[in-house]
Amino acid sequence: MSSPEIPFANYQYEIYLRGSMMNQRPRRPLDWQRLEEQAAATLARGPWGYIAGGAGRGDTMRANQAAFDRWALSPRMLRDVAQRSTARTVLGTPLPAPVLLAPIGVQTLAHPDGELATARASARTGVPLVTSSASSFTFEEIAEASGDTPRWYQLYWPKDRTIATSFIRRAEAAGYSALVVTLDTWLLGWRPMDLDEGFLPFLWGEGNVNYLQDPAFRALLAAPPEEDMQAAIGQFAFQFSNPAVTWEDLAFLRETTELPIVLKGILRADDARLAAEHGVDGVIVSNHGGRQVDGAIGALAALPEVVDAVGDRLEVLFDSGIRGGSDALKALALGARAVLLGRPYMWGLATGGEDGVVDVVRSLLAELDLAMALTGHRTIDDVDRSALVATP
Ligand SMILES: Cc1cc2nc3c(=O)[nH]c(=O)nc-3n(C[C@H](O)[C@H](O)[C@H](O)COP(=O)(O)O)c2cc1C
Ligand SMILES: O=C(O)C(=O)c1ccccc1
Repeated sequence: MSSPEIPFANYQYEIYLRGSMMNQRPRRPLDWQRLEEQAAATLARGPWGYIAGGAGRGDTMRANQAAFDRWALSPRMLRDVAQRSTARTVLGTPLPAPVLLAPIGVQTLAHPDGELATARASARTGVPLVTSSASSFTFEEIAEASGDTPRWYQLYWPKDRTIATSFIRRAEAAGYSALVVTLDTWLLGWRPMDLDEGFLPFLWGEGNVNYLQDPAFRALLAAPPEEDMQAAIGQFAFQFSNPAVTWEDLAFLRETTELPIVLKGILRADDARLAAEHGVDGVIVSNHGGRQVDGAIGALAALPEVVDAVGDRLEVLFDSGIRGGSDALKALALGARAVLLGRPYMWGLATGGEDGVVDVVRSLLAELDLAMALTGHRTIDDVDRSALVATP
């Protein structure tokens, strides 16, 4: 088990103590709504719209929030919660809490230190990050910065299999311990905020570094990127995604790596069963934070049926809409093995770099510990659907 620099239980008392004894207030709002407002004020229009924005009219983003409102926690009393633990093993990796940082590309949009800051925050908190294929630093550099904390790698499956294999080998060599394959973003969703700004951050400059120095990618180019950048970028844009992939192609990944494989973007029981039949180790119930299909089901609304269909065969993780400890607890109560935090840590990054991400992560873990305790649970494994009631 990685040991976090800072224990998160009693975090709130540390904050009160510092405030009352030393007159030191937190440097940034701990309320995520206000943190988001501060990030909005910090970031330029293009990056803000890209990170905050959703697809279409934003219906799916709203559905993600509404899905949490349909469940309420139903606290139990007098259950001795003096000794507690939020620890849980996820895909064979012991973690301080069932929480990871969701793969988010091109993080230099939020802060110049980008993924390196996030990775250092991961090292300090023991909460793993999932490094995106479209990272603004190479996944080797990010691995290095994340220290001893476990880390996972997210693959945007390229067209050319030699590049896919090269990425997977690089991830294995850099110590990534699971392969997350994103299924919902072969094509970018219709994102009006980005379209209004003409903002596509990952073509020139950001998000392509993993390609430009990859030996398998370079072998496909007539001239190296240093000599013909335009052609290299064209090839990157062509290679980046492969919308023709089907379930049959998963055999290639299964044969290519021993790492646990997690499919990200599952929203239905039948797809979850197909995932199980194709020998993957986990799925992430997710609608990509409402950035892909507007009008799609709120992610939490899809979680119970996926857990019922495959929960005994593989690990079901969850993201899209987690905005605090109670949200995490609700998803865990519905059977998620772990949850991934998305946009909120980008608000920490935008407003405070590495420290900002640490603050957001510590807050989430502290709030989760409290929500667990105050609803009458000593461990995450004690939490099940009996912790919830449907709201009228
Ligand atoms: C700015 C941004 C970039 C993202 N980039 C990736 C990515 O590179 N790969 C990926 O699988 N998901 C990506 N996602 C989706 C997240 O992993 C996650 O599914 C989503 O943020 C969850 O929704 P939430 O942030 O509203 O909780 C991105 C999300 C955002 C906001
Ligand atoms: O913007 C996104 O949601 C995303 O997943 C992505 C896609 C391509 C490059 C970087 C991030």
